Amino acid sequence: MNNLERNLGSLTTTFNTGNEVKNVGKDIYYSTAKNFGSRLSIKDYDMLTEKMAELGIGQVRITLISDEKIIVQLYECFTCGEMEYKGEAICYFEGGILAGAISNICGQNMDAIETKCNALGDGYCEFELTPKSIKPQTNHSTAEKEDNMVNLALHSLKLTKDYNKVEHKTKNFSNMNQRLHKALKKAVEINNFNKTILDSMPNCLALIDPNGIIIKINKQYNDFLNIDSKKVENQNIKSLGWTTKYKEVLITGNAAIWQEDIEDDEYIIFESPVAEGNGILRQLIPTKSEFVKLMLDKMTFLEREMKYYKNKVKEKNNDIENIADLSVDSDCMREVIRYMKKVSKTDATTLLRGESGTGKTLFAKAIHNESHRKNNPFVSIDCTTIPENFFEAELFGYEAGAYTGANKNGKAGKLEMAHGGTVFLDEIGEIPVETQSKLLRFLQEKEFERIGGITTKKVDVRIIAATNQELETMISKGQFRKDLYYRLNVININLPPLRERLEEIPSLTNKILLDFCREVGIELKEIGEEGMKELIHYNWPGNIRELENLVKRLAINSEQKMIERSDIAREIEITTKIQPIQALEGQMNQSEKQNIIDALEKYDFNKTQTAKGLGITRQTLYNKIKRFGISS
Ligand SMILES: Nc1ncnc2c1ncn2[C@@H]1O[C@H](COP(=O)(O)OP(=O)(O)OP(=O)(O)O)[C@@H](O)[C@H]1O
Repeated sequence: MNNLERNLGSLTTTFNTGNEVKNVGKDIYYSTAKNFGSRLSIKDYDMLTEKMAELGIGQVRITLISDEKIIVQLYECFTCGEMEYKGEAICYFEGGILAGAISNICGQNMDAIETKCNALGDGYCEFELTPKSIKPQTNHSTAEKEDNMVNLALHSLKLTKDYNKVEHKTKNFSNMNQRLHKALKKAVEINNFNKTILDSMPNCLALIDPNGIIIKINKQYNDFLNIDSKKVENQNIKSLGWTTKYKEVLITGNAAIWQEDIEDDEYIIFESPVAEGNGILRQLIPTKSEFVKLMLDKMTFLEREMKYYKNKVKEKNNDIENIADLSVDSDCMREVIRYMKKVSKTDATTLLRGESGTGKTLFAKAIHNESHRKNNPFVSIDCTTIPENFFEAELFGYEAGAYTGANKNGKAGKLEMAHGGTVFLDEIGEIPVETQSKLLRFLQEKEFERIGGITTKKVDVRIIAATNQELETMISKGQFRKDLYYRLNVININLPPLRERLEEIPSLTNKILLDFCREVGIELKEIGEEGMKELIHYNWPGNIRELENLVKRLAINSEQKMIERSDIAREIEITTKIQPIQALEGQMNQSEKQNIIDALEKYDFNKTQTAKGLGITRQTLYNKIKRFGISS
């Protein structure tokens, strides 16, 4: 390795370490470059300018040539041209090259001092060259010989620098690439996440774009269709022959739901707008699914609620009977009416007892209408229609935020709604034991708190309760509170079954017939003495409600004005044929009761699991437990 090659090696190392000038002894660096400069065979200042530009060392401008000094400015300096402020002049390499080259031009040894530098924030470099006492050691012959090598070396340096620049840009580019890569990775992750969510949904799901193109289907849909999803994705939904309402959904912004039979099975199809109306989510749900079961449970609940409010509206619209309007035509009922009239003048809690259909609801309204409360509400609560968990809220109301799903403003209960009036608790035996305590406190103190509330409310309400159950038996089984029973039983009115007041049948029948024919707008029908005899011979297990139904059927079915005894006999026969069915129903009830007991034992009396095992809701299970008097 000759000297030149060694020098080249040291320079290359310098540049390969990223212009870290401080890593090289400044003097060595300067003198090496001066050696180079002297070997460039530069003869005059024009050639100097040309060569420096050609080699990429910088654009030279000579600003002063005098005997004492030469001042050279260097723009786009190789070392510091793209450097930011460093606080010191660092272009020893350029200074050295210039010193070597200008020493040759002047024929005397010159040295360069850098007076301005980009690294000092000057915007260009400036070198002051002054003669040195010792003559430079030049060996022109060697220099000329190695001239090409020097040029080549400097070209290599330039290339190295250019390469570094490109590499820098490439680095930037690769950083950008990395960022892009990361973003893509994230997008893939999000996509996978969305896919996982879609796939983990129990229903068949498809995403459809506003042009009806299926963008994606989830695994369930894929399995359901049993074909490769690629055959469906990117296809127009209609071209696949699927019924869809996506256009309608997009236009209205409302979800569409309908039922469809697909290969002998029933499905619910639910299409709803997603992504601010930029797409549609289509769901295919088998009607036998758990989801639909839950919906149906909810619907049953809503139906009950609807029935309750319908009854309320009906109550409001009906001409409410006064005691005087009641049709009674028996000594026992006349006695009841006399007592009721007295009772209606008081605020005493009243318990109406009697078989189903004996007129308990009708009499409760009559008591209210006869009382000083008649211009205030009569609020009727059919305790058989209220789900167990809702009783307390229904009666006493709840405050805002009392429980999840509750009205956010809270809600007044029926007791508050009935302030000044009467609350009729039909089938009081159905009230859950926990609610019984709160009702008892209300009966004793006339005050209560809403669920989640701290303010005690006082309302002026009269309670009339009714039951066809043996409350005494329920008490002995721990299903009904004894103290509540005594509180309710302040006044006890017993409505005898129709079979114990058969003498009332003619007047009741005529009233029902007259009212019904008028109501439905048909010719007024009559039942003669013979017909009445037929009615009196029957024992009426369904009481007045059964009589009412039978009379209405006769009025519709009978073609003549006079309803014949034979017509009645036939109708009763049909009714009595139902009796064995009722007996059978009893047997069925017995086996159902046994089933429930077995299931409860199997699931260790865990209601949730028992209900699941039986395929019924917890509420239904609770109702059945109560109905069959199963102790659990
Ligand atoms: N004295 C009466 N005169 C006319 N209709 C009556 C009389 N008593 C009862 N009814 C009618 O019989 C039907 C059943 O009456 P109501 O609903 O009051 O019985 P209930 O004992 O409350 O029955 P349930 O225990 O099943 O609720 C009603 O349509 C009612 O109008």
